[in-house]
Amino acid sequence: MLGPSRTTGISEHVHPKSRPLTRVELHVHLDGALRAETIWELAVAKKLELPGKGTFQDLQAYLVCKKPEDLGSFLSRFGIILGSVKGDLKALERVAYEFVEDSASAGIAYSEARFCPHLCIPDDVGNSEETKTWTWNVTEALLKGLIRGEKDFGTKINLVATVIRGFSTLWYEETIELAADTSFHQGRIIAIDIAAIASTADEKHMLEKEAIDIFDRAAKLGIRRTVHAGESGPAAQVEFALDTLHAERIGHGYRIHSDKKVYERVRKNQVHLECCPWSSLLTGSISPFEIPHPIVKFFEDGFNVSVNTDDPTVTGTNMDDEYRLLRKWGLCDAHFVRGNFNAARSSFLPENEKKDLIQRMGKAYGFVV
Ligand SMILES: O=c1[nH]cnc2c1ncn2[C@@H]1O[C@H](CO)[C@@H](O)[C@H]1O
Repeated sequence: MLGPSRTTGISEHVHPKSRPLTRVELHVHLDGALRAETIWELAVAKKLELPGKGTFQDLQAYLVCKKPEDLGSFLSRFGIILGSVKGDLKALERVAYEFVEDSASAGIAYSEARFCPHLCIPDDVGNSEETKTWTWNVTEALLKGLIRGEKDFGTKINLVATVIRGFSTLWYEETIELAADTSFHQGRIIAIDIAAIASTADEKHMLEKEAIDIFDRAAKLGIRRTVHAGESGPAAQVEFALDTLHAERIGHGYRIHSDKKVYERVRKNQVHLECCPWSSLLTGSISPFEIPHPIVKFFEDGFNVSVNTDDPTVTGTNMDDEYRLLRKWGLCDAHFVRGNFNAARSSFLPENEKKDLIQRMGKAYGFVV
């Protein structure tokens, strides 16, 4: 509550200097986590076409999804979001820096944030030489912001380079090359992923040969892999991700709840599920009338599962809101602590850094070890 309490007159407005960094987030899209204020400022400066009457309130109302839609329409907001930063290296550095600040104020110690390099380059970039230079440049700008943010706020963020279902082979290959260029990114691109844009929301695009080839190559090169599956598509897509795309973690995965065999396989093998409560409802992946929600079942049945925000700009939530929703569904602090340690041990950090992270989290929680 802001300001003095009406009943006691005692101020209830708390100003913690810094929040203990006890949380780990493995499924958040950096471009889905821009502040509405920043998008507004950038869009106005660039004279981009704005929704409604062009006011900040209209923009915010447009960006935040308020009731269940489908994945395609949920993702349609990314047009304006990305339009505000595309090809603008200063803006990309800025939003990465702000993302670290927001993560730190949500108590995040470590996060693996997704971005699609090719969605961050200008629309009119033509030949492949230019594309490549641009993708490296936009990545460098994001890394600058993340590293500066880490120094100021203490939260470490690595990147997951995401390819988009339905994109060209050339763009897939450039993403792998970028991820493999460790001397450039200094280990900061920690994995690859496959996600969607509004027009490729249907997971059947993962079956395309280009997508299969790129994950094959990643596995051979030792590049770590997480895959969006079982969100808009059925449980079979999760099996496909595990068997054919060599997925080590699954983004979302809720729909395994409708297939006993896949459900049991994921549980038994402790495949990490990166779950996003609000997003699961707003993308229409799970009906609000589905009780218990699969995420609750995952926690109850001993899955290796974590809690994530996915796209705070579009869901209008932060990690506290996600926990609030889960509490309404019957989960409690012990589940959230478990989720954070699940995320830490399932992160793609090198073993020594992972051990260090787990120890720091333990201390931040106040565990005596
Ligand atoms: O929930 C989701 N499912 C699939 N794709 C998504 C989701 N949220 C965001 N993106 C896509 O991932 C890209 C890189 O971050 C975003 O630009 C968006 O198109």
